[in-house]
Amino acid sequence: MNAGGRRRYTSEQLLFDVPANAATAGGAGRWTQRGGLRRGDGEIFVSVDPATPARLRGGDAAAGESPGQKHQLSPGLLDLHAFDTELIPDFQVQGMYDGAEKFGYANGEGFDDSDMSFGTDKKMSKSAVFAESNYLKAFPEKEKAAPVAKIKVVVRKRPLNKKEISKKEEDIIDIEQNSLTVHETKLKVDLTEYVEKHGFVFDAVLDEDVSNDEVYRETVEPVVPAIFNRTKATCFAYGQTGSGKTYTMRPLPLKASQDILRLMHHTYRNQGFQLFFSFFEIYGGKLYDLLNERSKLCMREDGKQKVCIVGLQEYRVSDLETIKELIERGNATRSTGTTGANEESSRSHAILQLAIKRRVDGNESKPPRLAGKLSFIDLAGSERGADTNENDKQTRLSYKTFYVRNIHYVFC
Ligand SMILES: Nc1ncnc2c1ncn2[C@@H]1O[C@H](COP(=O)(O)OP(=O)(O)OP(=O)(O)O)[C@@H](O)[C@H]1O
Repeated sequence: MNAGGRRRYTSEQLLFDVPANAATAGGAGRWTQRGGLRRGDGEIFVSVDPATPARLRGGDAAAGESPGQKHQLSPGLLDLHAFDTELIPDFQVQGMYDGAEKFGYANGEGFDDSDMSFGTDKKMSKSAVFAESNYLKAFPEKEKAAPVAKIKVVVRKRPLNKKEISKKEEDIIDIEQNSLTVHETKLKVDLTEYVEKHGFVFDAVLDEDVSNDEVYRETVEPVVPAIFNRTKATCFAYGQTGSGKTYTMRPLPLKASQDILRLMHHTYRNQGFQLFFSFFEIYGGKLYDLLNERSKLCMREDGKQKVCIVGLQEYRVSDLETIKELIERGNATRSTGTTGANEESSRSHAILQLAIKRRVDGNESKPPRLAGKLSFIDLAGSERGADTNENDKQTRLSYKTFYVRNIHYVFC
């Protein structure tokens, strides 16, 4: 880690070996405890398997890697390579505000999810609580044809919590537009203190006073229109236990659903789009359906190397109130525990999926085909040994990274 230098982690640099719109990265470099920081070495890495990180394609100069050096992602349970994922086009989103024929579904060119082994669709008919007029609210101009980056890395800083304030810990992170500076206190050999500054640049950096609405606008909102156009997008948060991942992720699916429903009922009205909802967790290496009494699921790979989640219940949804209920039900079922840094710590990885499907030629007898998908992943908290207490032992995950305690990353 270059003291005083700035490292930029942007969509440009994060074009690593993870399929479009699904990526993880995180970590922090060589922090020393001071205020909100923890002591320990660390590195920026990109990995879907936290225990076996792969570095950024951009290379780590400190580790003697060249920028072009390619890094392998180790296969893991959440190996997103295995998903058949379309790239979000860098160019203008095609088909937005165009007629249905532009999608090519009539010619059978749409996403084919026929080999995705989801469970039986369960219709949950509920009277819509949100008036049609709400859906018909015009979408902002910027959503009509906004170019969307393949990967966007956003950092959110949370305020110091009561415990940190009571211990008179200092806030050592300064934020300026899309960059942040960490002030690391070090000791010279004669034991006098000095401060080393570490600068980092991201696609966006959100300060502690930023609302969840603003987080949504910065991260998920721009990709919502693209999922109507053969795109699978993933948003997830990554960071140390207690850094605010769940706080950040929880409101996003409902906000996205609201926009999706609005698009379905307005822009794509009468075009046969349907919204499906599913929610499962990965806990201790096993999969559980959070909407079906935590029944055990199997993740399998089919002959085309596509990942199938066998037995996962998908619910067709058409109103926000139902989606809200499903989200609450899933969250309530999710495995939690207590860590030294967070009383209610997520102990599992939770994956919430909003799938857009469409009937081919309006044919009711054929199952609808996948048009696009938006996934939200709230990763389980990771902690240093020092953050682990007795309660953690059953549940803790073996992450080998170190973090600034009150910042985390959101990827979209
Ligand atoms: N931006 C924020 N503003 C105010 N409070 C926050 C913010 N972020 C997090 N918090 C609070 O900090 C605590 C820890 O947050 P949260 O549970 O989201 O962390 P986490 O990263 O998901 O932890 P874990 O990985 O252990 O599940 C919660 O009480 C939450 O309300």
